[in-house]
Amino acid sequence: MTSLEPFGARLRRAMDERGPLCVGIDPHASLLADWGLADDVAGLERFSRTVVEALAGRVAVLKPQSAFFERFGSRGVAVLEKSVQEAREAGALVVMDAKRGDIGSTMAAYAEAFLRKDAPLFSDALTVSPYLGYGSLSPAVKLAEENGAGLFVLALTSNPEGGEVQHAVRADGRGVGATMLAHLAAENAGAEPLGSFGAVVGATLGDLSAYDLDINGPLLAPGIGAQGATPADLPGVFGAAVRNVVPNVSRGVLRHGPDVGALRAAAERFAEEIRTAVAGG
Ligand SMILES: O=C(O)c1cc(=O)[nH]c(=O)n1[C@@H]1O[C@H](COP(=O)(O)O)[C@@H](O)[C@H]1O
Repeated sequence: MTSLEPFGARLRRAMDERGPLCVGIDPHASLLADWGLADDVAGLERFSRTVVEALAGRVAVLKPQSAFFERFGSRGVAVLEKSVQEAREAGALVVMDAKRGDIGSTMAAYAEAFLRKDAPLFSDALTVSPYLGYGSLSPAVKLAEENGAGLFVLALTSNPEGGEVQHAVRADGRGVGATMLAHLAAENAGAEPLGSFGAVVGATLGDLSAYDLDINGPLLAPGIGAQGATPADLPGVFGAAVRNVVPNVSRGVLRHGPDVGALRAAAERFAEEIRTAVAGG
């Protein structure tokens, strides 16, 4: 099997060619209803296929949220597998949003599930939680490196509750979220044009100038649209690191379905606002 170019290099190129927007595939029950679909596997499949058809040839990244597929058991996971494969074939990079995190020996199995090139759910990158300790992720780092894949590590999440963990200060005076960013900067040191080990940093968080976001890796920024942040907020939140930001919008785009043209138009509006904000930032 031919090995893939490192994820960071593939992502940089996709961002340059298509713009940095990541659209989430989040088939909420309420969205299925809004689209006139039943809350069942057939509805899930139609929803996911429509998003892939509308956007996989256009946006840099699609991010399926695994929970919405797992909700339907093995048949939902089969839909997820198919969606990942179709999205990748159509040219999008796929970030699997499964937020895995466990002791190292179990983490190795999660990594096998998503990051080994011949796994049914192989994805270009996986979201992971470092809150069992950053070092517990090392089997995933290793497997990602071997397979040209990447990780997005939860550092400073978009939800208001995240602060009680991520803003906590360690005995040595360093913040917990800042510690995760420092681990990622070390992981990505020397990688060109961009490292493969990204951080998740919410677009909702306001001024982050107290944090060193210069990790030489991508910054996945959820929170735009339904959670209240806008593309215009990006330069203020990310400062100079805005050039490495992959802004995620899920419901803000998906609520425009099921019409393929309307989904494309919504994604294009966000993409244009992001271009304007980043160029001025
Ligand atoms: O890792 C993520 O993608 C993520 C991290 C985070 O801090 N906040 C966050 O909202 N997300 C995900 O990003 C998506 C945001 O969806 P919308 O609020 O609908 O745009 C959801 O799939 C969340 O699970």
